[in-house]
Amino acid sequence: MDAQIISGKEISEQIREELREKVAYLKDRGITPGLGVVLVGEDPASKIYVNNKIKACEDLGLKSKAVILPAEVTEDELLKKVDELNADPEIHAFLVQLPLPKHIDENKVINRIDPHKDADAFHPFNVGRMLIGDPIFMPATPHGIQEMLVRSGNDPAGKHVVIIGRSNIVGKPVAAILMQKGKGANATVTVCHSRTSNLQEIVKTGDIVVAAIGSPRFITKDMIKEGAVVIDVGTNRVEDATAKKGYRLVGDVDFENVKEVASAITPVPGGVGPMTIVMLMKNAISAAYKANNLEM
Ligand SMILES: Nc1nc(=O)c2c([nH]1)NC[C@@H]1CN(c3ccc(C(=O)N[C@@H](CCC(=O)O)C(=O)O)cc3)C=[N+]21
Ligand SMILES: [Mg+2]
Repeated sequence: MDAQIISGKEISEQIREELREKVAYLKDRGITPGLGVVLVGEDPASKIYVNNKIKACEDLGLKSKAVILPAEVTEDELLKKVDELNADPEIHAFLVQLPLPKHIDENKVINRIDPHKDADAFHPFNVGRMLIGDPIFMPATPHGIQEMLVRSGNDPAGKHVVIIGRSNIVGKPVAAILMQKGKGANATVTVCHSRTSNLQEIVKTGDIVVAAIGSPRFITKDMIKEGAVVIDVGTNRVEDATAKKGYRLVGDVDFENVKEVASAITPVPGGVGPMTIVMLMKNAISAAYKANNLEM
């Protein structure tokens, strides 16, 4: 039997409806939550993501501020923009889209963001708060994955979650969040990566598999245990002459074949991507609540 398709599009729309009430509550008090988005350079994928974030702000009635800088911008100039956003009372939270050009030190930029305005929760202060289970903000993609699991009836409690990928923005925080004591967590977590021996065998023991490798269709049917839940974090653009834009978006999972053995699976597009956007909106709204000493 084919797997349940976990629609990030539908679940994210449900969360958007919940967030509308949170925004209305603020607007009744004369507060408009504001999100800043800094984009450096012309990477076409980054532009799409940034546009999706701005559109989501418009849809929810948030003020958005896009700061677009040329690829040649100096690190000092970028840090100055970060300082300006830190000081801007209308911007409750903001992010600097990654990756940044090579001549800019990403860690230096992330460290400059006011942790209370850190929409991505990438600042070491927020990474630490998340790790000890006392977060101010949750990182959007990992938090979106947790919401998808819970809201689709696939609670990770007691399950073996196998994560492939150890990045600071997906693999590591997904592991931290799902192993946490508490609702929507309590999983047993294994993290695999490019240096893992017997990767195939380990993945096959996963009740829940989170693929965050960055390699198109890396996870194949033979690697997945019958009945496993598969979360695909990949957004790989592959050339496709028959597609309108000349490329197609494919995940890290061989979706068409894996769905024959999985009990549930997320699609790409329409899976983790829209969840990332909506959890980011949640962070911006929650920042506006906190800045005004209100309980969300
Ligand atoms: N500071 C920072 N924060 C991020 O949150 C961040 C980042 N840098 N760098 C890149 C990754 C990637 N990411 C995505 C956001 C939305 C979609 C998304 O909307 N995807 C749609 C389709 C988009 C398309 O058509 O290309 C979907 O999957 O349905 C995907 C990926 C955020 N990231
Ligand atoms: Mg990785």
